[in-house]
Amino acid sequence: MNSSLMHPRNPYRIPPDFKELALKFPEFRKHAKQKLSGKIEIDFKDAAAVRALSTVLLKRDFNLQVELPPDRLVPTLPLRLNYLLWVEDLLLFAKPSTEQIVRGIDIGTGACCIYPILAARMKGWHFTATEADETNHKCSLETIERNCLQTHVTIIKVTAESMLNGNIDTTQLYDFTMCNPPFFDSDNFVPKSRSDKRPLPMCPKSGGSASASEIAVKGGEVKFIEKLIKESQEVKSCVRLFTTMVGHKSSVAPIKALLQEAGASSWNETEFYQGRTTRWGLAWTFCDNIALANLPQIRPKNNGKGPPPLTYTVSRERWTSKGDFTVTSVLFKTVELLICLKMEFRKVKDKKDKKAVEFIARANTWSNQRRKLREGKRLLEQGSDQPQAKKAKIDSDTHVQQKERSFYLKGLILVEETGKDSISLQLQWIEGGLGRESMNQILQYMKNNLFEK
Ligand SMILES: C[S@@+](CC[C@H](N)C(=O)[O-])C[C@H]1O[C@@H](n2cnc3c(N)ncnc32)[C@H](O)[C@@H]1O
Repeated sequence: MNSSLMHPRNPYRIPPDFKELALKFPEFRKHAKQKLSGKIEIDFKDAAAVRALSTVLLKRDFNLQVELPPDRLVPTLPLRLNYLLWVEDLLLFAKPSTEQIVRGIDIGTGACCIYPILAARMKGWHFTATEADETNHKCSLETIERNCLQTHVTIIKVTAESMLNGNIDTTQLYDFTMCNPPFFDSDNFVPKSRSDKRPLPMCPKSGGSASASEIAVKGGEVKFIEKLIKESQEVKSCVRLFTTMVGHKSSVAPIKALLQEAGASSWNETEFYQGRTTRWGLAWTFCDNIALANLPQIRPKNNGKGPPPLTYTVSRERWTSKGDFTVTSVLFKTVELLICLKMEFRKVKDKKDKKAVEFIARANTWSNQRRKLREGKRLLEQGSDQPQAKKAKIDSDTHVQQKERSFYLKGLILVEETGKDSISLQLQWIEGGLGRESMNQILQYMKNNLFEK
């Protein structure tokens, strides 16, 4: 799974640690299996396991309580976030409307109105969400109540024949619409199994438990989106941007032709990568002052691989005076140094010979770092007799996402045993700051201080 191709702000670029989830959540533990290598995995073809994963991640990372019905599509979070973050990029590019509140429309919101709840929690956006399926409508209403999001999200029951027309308040100005349409053509789609263990054919990545009407429609996604484009023309005066996800690459060209025909003033396309699944995103507008074609592609550079990490090798010989030569002690010292720089942490890997933490800097604290280091050390030493490193709360439960809106730099530190007498320290840039240059500065700071008492 190549998670580095995800949107740069997608928190699941660093995959969740299944062992940690299994230890913390019994409802997830029952689906976790240990491989011979010791690695904890789940069966992604088992809808119940995928459902448990989405549910616990929503709880742990977004403080969202969700109950997904067994016979409905399971929303996987990496893809949903890739789409939402792209919409956010579009809004930044298109400049916000004069209104203070961001207002979106989600067409076909599904069983837990996944886009509205994530966007309301993460960004404070307001949503009108439509749903044609009775069960999904009811479950989405319950989700909103359970999470007290009534001020931000309104769910409305609509007919499967309508897209926008008649469903939205046309006296209101909306910033965008979203839609994850049924991808398949119902004429060529015969669901064979609805059991949790035997996923539907042709749709293994849906988590396998979707109802036919959620994922298939007459004429397939191109027909569905054609209707959406037609109706977008009719409400163009009250919506600035229209967007949709597309499930098949072959649908992108015919849909773009339809946009041209409909007189859209500009449009843009992107790809959403998550694991082994690729989806596409299309955005269009009828506003002449938004040139979507000029939107820069916000994708990880270097074919998604990002810049290579910076590596520094710590030798047993140099470490002698510092006690145990273990991955744990090198990581603790590293974290202690980063605490002096007022960084925040999230543990992402925790094996005996390999440990990693993601760090977030809210500001550039490493320029003039010699002076700051002295101050930081003094602060750390005040009022506690615990070893400094133990105070480093490498807390995997930190709701990093909730604070994510204002950060200066994000990176990853990987500490790994590379031989009997060597441990490597790798610094990977994720986002922000001066890119690799910031990582260079931080590594230099570590080299200067790692061996100090
Ligand atoms: C592929 S599912 C997407 C669900 C959810 N948005 C997600 O991403 O997980 C499509 C949803 O659209 C609903 N739907 C189909 N036609 C619709 C229409 N015309 N208006 C509103 N909802 C519709 C289906 O019932 C289904 O819940």
